[in-house]
Amino acid sequence: MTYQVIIPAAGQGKRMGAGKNKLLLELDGIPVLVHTLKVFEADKTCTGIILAIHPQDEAEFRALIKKYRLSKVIGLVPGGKERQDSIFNALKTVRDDGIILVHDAARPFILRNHIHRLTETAAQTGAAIIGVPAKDTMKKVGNGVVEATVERSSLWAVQTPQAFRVSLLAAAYEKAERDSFLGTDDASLVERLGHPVTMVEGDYDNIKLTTPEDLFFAEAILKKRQK
Ligand SMILES: Nc1ccn([C@@H]2O[C@H](COP(=O)(O)OP(=O)(O)OP(=O)(O)O)[C@@H](O)[C@H]2O)c(=O)n1
Ligand SMILES: C[C@](O)(CO)[C@H](O)COP(=O)(O)O
Repeated sequence: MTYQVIIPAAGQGKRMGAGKNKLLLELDGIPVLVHTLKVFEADKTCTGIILAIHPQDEAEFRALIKKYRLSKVIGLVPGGKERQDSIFNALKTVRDDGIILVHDAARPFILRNHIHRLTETAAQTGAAIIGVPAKDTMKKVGNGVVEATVERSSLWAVQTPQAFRVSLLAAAYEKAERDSFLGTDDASLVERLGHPVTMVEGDYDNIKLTTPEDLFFAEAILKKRQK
């Protein structure tokens, strides 16, 4: 199943605190952004990458695309204030009604076989996301006090990519804009249309580089994969 992918890369990396976009930090001598783009560049079923970027990063990102010969990057669009705004800007440039993936540039460890399971599922159901079952005991807390122990067996930690039929995701984004709804992932917008979203089990290595300690985990994952 072929697909296009939107990669939001227009964040500031405030929680990483690197003084620049965290996607320019290097893992094994290669910027995080390039690690992520290379996964899709190498995937024969990926037909195009649309990158949402912050204007201040444009020159550096364009230079990386050239240096690493990332020929599948077919569009660079300006990012917005929130992740959701960046993705909406990119989505507006997609013309055909095939399968579209949304994948955080800050998740460089996505595996190709998981992408394929996701796109196959989305082709059948319209919407599929990747995630992993919660490992810890989960509690609901209010004002620092435990209100309830939440049944863990039904809880999953959600990652990207998330895959959708283009027309479905476009309808979800348009409704979110009309309702001024801001979600923390793309599926939450589709859920608001009442469309079922299928969960595909991924793996715990597909971390998002968010805070400085994630860089240590990332080095460890890279080493494990190089063995
Ligand atoms: N306005 C924004 C905000 C985020 N992102 C992207 O969305 C992904 C997930 O966001 P997150 O990890 O929160 O990244 P940042 O926004 O950069 O981090 P922070 O919230 O710490 O500033 C990242 O690839 C980031 O570049 C984006 O394209 N546009
Ligand atoms: C979409 C996401 O990757 C799901 O885990 C994540 O929610 C995006 O960024 P956040 O700012 O850390 O919520």
